Amino acid sequence: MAIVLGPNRYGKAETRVVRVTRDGGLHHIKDLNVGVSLSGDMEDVHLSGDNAAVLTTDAQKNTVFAFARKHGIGEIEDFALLLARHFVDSQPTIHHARVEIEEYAWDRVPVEDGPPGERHSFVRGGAETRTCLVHSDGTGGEESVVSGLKDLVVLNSTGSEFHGFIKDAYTTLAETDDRILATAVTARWRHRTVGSDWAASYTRARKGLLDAFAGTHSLSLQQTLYAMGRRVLTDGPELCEVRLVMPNKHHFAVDLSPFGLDNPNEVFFAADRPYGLIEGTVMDDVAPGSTSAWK
Ligand SMILES: O=c1[nH]c(=O)c2[nH]c(=O)[nH]c2[nH]1
Repeated sequence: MAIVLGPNRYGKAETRVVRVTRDGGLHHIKDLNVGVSLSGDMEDVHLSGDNAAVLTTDAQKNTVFAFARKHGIGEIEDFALLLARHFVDSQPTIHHARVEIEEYAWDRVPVEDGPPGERHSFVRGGAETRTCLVHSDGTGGEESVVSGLKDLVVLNSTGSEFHGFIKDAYTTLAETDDRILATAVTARWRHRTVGSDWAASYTRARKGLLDAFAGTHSLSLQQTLYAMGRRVLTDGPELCEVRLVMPNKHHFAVDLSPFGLDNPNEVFFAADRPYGLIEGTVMDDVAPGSTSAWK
């Protein structure tokens, strides 16, 4: 038996970059969390500590800031592709780059007074975060783009049932034909090519998730998950696979009978843990295979 170096990668995690673009007194901001992870000829650094092939994680972080200045930040998928291609194209020892970005939304504070044209106040927008994950073997090489969102918190106050499940010796859950269904959606969708209209695709996918969540009379969160993934794919021909992670944020009707009160599904205890965790993939059955896109 021999012991050998297995798969490895390294990089700078969670570079927080905020880019202000000034259009006179009208400012725009992009607020990102960027993770870079590189792989290539890294045997020597692991086996003997020879760092000759290593592009420092410090330089990777600096590149994120320098590119934000030089190129600006548009759609996060474009910024991720720009960085990923740069690392592979510029360094002969780096063969693969993985760039992951989270984007935090800021809305403008509506201003009623103050000088006209001056707009530089923001309030953190919707709780959800837009995400992307890019893999690149360099310009002209294999590439993949997965876009998505996380922490999209949604609730249906009716239109959800859950019954007909296994009743074993440990089952105590009562069947219900009317419950609250609530979840915090993490969704990621894989693009067929690296050439989608990222902004339009994101808007469509997010709308598809919300429409399907609201429009599905749910017999289980699993059924709702499938409906949501399916909607994203039917509305987004540029996409071929959707992965969803949806915690079941349980809401239990409180027993108010000790207080002489009924509770016709009006007062709930919102439990935070434990929670059911429902995960699933919805894909088109002729999708070009790519498990590496998700790594
Ligand atoms: O939609 C649900 N799916 C489950 O698998 C499950 N299990 C459970 O206890 N409650 C629920 N709800």
